[in-house]
Amino acid sequence: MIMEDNKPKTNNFINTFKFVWTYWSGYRYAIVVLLFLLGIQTILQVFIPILTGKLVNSFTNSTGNWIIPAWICGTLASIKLFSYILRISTISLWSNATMKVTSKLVTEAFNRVQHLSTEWHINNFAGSIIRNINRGTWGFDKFINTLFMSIYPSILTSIGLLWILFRNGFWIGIIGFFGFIIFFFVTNSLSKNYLVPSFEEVNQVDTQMNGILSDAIVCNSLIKSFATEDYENQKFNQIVEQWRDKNKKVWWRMETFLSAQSLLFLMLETAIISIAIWLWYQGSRTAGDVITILASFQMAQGKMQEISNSISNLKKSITDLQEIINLEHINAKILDSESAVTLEIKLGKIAFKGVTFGYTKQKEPIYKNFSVTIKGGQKVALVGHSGSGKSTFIKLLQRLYDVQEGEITIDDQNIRDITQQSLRKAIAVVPQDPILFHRSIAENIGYGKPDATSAEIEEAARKAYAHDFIINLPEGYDCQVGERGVKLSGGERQRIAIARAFLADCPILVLDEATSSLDSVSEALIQKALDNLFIGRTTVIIAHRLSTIKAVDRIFVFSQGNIVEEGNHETLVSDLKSYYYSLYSVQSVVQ
Ligand SMILES: Nc1ncnc2c1ncn2[C@@H]1O[C@H](COP(=O)(O)OP(=O)(O)OP(=O)(O)O)[C@@H](O)[C@H]1O
Repeated sequence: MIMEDNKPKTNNFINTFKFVWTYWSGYRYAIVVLLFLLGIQTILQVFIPILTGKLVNSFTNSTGNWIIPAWICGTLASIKLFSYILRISTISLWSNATMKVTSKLVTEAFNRVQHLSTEWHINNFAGSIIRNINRGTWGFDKFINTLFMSIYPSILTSIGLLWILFRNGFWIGIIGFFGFIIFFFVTNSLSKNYLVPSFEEVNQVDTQMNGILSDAIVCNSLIKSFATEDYENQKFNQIVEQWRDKNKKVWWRMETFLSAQSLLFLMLETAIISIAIWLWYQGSRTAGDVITILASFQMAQGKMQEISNSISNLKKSITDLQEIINLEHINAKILDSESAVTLEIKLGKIAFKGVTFGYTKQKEPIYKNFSVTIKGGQKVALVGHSGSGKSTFIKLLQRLYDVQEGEITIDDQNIRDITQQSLRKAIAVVPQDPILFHRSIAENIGYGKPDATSAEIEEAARKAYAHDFIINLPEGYDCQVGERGVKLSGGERQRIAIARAFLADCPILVLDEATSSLDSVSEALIQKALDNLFIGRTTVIIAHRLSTIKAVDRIFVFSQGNIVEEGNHETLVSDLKSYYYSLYSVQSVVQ
């Protein structure tokens, strides 16, 4: 069953917290210890303005007595030192847990992306996917750090400081309290309605920009061959301009936001200082009390600023996390049924029974009520003009897409009822343009059999006539092949893929123009090796060059998703009116 649900979900704080908590819930104890340590630091901090006020009073009240000021200074220094030690312990505990949790997030996102459908991968830029995962990882880190390491201690400290303000005068406390409430309200609503939309716009353009960037880098050889560097630069510049404009908007909005905050603080500060000075003038407060009020307010102002910045960071991290959370909701997966079992192959018989299939957004299905049976061990070829549905046949057989009607069976087992892993492990595919990992040649050949020994890898390479070219490479089997195998020629890549298929030793073999990049001498040699490989396996060959399939048992001629002709080479070519004959004669003339 393929389920597509790509509607982006809007992420608010609750959704994001729930998501983040699924990763953090295993670290409850670490969080409790962290909150406790931060609590102690906070309480210690609240004493600083009180002690500062007492210090001033000790200077003004007792002349010549140095013991009290020295005690207060010593206590202040000890508080700061102890807070510092606590902070170091907290950070080391926290960073340890954060790294573990973040690694889990990245690993799971990677795993999820790998299991999303072929269709989803086709419809998304690789660069954009990578960017979204990276951004989500930063957002994840930022979200939890902001919440626990910044907002929590700042709120605790602010409460403590408000308490000091109240102790020093009811009206001072009231102004501080309501001032901070107004400050939060304004900050939050500005942040939500003014900053966040611009963060989202930047992220959207940023994702697009990375998609275009990676597309251009991957297709660099194409750009070079058409000398279209300027065109690509222009295209990229357009998106960079959008990105710049959006970032400028964010910068401008941030500035306005900060200015609004500063203005509010200025008004609050003026009110509180005025009351404090008035109380001192009335003689109801000492100079030390005024200093305590001012220091508490200054400190509280710093904390408020921190909370407000943290709220913006929190909103930004919620935006950054959006795509990685959405990844969880995208059900673009072909799922194993709950009762799926391992495929058991005895003969390797393949049957398409009344299959109807069309790609998403295709007006007409390619296959309509399509049926065909390939006997176990048979060697068949699919031919037909481009776009007639040959590769789709293979994709359906591998269950990269689910059929809309009908069923596909292997040895009478519906492929929907067996595990995808066992299905795909039973089919070795040698594609026309094999994809290799940027790893060593040995690793690439051994990919089909992870526990293969060096001797087995070499034997497979020999069978695929790849050994000779491999040992001539600078590092032989250890040679790195470059991204997607770019350091090898097309023919060399094909031979590596054939060696991989030899090693995988699957009961079903699919060759998609697997020798098209080889010269005729290599092709003739490999053909012999392939003939050995075919023995005892059901083999499906997609071929454009009909000369390569003369020896197959059956040939299916495809046209618009239908098999319009069927037979072996001799019978098909003997019918002078057949489509196959026309294809064959055109190719014979050309050759
Ligand atoms: N992922 C896809 N999404 C939408 N349409 C697709 C997709 N893949 C293939 N098609 C369309 O389906 C039709 C059959 O494609 P298919 O690749 O099976 O043809 P083919 O016979 O293998 O062609 P060729 O010989 O050129 O490889 C084509 O019209 C193609 O454009």
